Amino acid sequence: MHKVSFIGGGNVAAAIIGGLVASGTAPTDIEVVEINADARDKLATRFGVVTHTDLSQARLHALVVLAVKPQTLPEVAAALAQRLSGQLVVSIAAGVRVADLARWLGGHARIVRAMPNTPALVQAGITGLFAPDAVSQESRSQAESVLRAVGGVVWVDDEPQLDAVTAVSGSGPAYVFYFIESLEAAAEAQGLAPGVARQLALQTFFGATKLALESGEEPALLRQRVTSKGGTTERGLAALDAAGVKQAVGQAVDAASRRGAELGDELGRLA
Ligand SMILES: NC(=O)C1=CN([C@@H]2O[C@H](COP(=O)(O)OP(=O)(O)OC[C@H]3O[C@@H](n4cnc5c(N)ncnc54)[C@H](O)[C@@H]3O)[C@@H](O)[C@H]2O)C=CC1
Ligand SMILES: O=C(O)[C@@H]1CCC=N1
Repeated sequence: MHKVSFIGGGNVAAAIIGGLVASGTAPTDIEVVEINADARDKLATRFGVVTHTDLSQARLHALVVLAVKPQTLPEVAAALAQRLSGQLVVSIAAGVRVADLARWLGGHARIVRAMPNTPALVQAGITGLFAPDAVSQESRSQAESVLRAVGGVVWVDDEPQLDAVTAVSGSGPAYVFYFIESLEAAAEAQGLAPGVARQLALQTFFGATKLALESGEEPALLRQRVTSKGGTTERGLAALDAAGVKQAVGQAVDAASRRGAELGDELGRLA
């Protein structure tokens, strides 16, 4: 496994670092530049990685992961540009396009964009990856191996598809938690005790997903098997249809995807 430098040690960086350490990367082969003292201390205590308060202190390993918020990236990239000497740069920032990042990095060409998600924390993530044609197969494999430490990976051929990935699986855990919260609230509204409601909601999402993954069967077929003619599920699904839940999911993904493109446009206008 490669030595990796992280710029930004928040939520997602911590998840990836956890996966790397769990899959055998030596903590001392990972350095993190993090301006927040609490976040820095947590990473050092939890994983034993090397931490720095400032980019100027970093060694910069062969692979550098940019894990700051998109709005912070122009400033961080400008500082990093002074220090780069051929490293592979992997950006996980939503929306930020390779061409803009390359410009902020002073014309750096070895860039891969990645869109992971927070289930990476429990090594059950899924990451979308994109690299421009000029990026070598070796660099792609290096980037992929880092993200593989925390779950599955998919590659997309066109950069705009990464906005769709962001909207589906990057933001997706939030939609799933929203559905879990809704099912739990509905269970409580039926008079079930809060602890029981939580257990039923969580295990139902987990069990249904595990069943779909392990059986490899069409989700529509699995749904039909739950739906007895004239039974309870049929009524429940009809209520979901009447409420337009399918359309609402489409609208959520569309809105999130458009926000990704918009973020790219907004930040791309910066010098
Ligand atoms: N939260 C999520 O589910 C996902 C987030 N992303 C992307 O990952 C990136 C990070 O997101 P989160 O981890 O959620 O954010 P976060 O806010 O938890 O982490 C960002 C970290 O960067 C640090 N930071 C800010 N300025 C810095 C600087 N100049 N030098 C070093 N560190 C600095 C902050 O103190 C913070 O700890 C974002 O660009 C986001 O678009 C991608 C996929 C999923
Ligand atoms: O909400 C966001 O912008 C980030 C990107 C995907 C998940 N969280």
